[in-house]
Amino acid sequence: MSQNILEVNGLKTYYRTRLKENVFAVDGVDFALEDGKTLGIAGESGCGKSTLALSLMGFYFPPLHYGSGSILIDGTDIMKLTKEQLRTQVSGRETAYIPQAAMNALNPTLKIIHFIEDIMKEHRPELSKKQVWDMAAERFETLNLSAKVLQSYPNELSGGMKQRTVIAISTILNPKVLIADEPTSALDVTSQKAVIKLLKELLDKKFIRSLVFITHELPLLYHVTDDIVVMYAGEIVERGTAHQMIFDPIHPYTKKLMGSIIVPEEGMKGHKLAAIPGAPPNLKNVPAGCRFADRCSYAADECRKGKVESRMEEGRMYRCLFDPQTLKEWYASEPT
Ligand SMILES: Nc1ncnc2c1ncn2[C@@H]1O[C@H](COP(=O)(O)OP(=O)(O)OP(=O)(O)O)[C@@H](O)[C@H]1O
Repeated sequence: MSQNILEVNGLKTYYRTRLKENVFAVDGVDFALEDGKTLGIAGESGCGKSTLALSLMGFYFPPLHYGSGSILIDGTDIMKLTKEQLRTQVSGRETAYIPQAAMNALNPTLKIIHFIEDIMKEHRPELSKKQVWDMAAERFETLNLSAKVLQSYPNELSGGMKQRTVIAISTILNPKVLIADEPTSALDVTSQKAVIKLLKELLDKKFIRSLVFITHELPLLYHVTDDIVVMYAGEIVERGTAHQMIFDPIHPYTKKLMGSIIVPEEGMKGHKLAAIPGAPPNLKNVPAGCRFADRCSYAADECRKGKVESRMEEGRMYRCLFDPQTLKEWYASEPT
């Protein structure tokens, strides 16, 4: 049996606002990622994807707070480590995190090699400047990013090249898990493809072992990840293989998310552009029952009565009171 490289159990994290209100952005999340596999996390804006990504790194700075639950990286619960252990032993080595818009956060006054030197000073202090350069040049060439990039300033690079550079820098220590938050958003289609190709190369060349790819565009994940979880209002509402989630969704929210495709993809003809009416609930005060009920065409009174627990169906997890067969019959009877 393959071992889980990442395992998250009952994770709850929240923001404490200046008005002393709590925003329950990650509210009891469980999932596992097998060694060598890739996982997509999809959902609309505000569903808690970025907070989950940040939480997985184990760093909590106000206003974000840890509530409860465990995060196991290759069997070690990182929530039991000190901040110093997280910084020196986990961050960059075990897990690497590329936040949204990371490419715009590079200090424009520093050459690219400087960012790699900084990482090596912390993690490989025994290496000389020349050794760091050689190592970085070899890595960049292997990834089809010219070594010349190392001598460039961030603003001399195109958006797509900057993003690929950020990914190459973040993975220089060969982390076990790379967590990339919207790594292709704000890029043109050609640059998006180049970023996805780079991520696949990192996996193929074993520079990373597993990938967590976060996006609000569910269909994009079909080309990138083995499995997908869909988040809604701080919870995972469905989990399955990429193929199941995209072509055979169970949860009405996953179904709606597929109907809100922006760019029709090959093999997915027939889906129309349609925003999901309404908005996710306020995470300061989530509804007692199904969090999607107010936007769900199939919601019944019982959906609003109490917490909807997750259920399993042939290895797939979903969080809905209705059984998959009934839901699929309803979907089939809807006009396309
Ligand atoms: N610093 C903060 N303080 C208080 N609430 C926050 C803070 N950052 C995010 N939130 C809230 O936490 C919830 C989850 O936000 P999060 O950014 O994780 O969602 P998301 O799915 O990643 O959306 P997006 O793709 O737009 O970033 C939202 O209700 C958001 O308003």
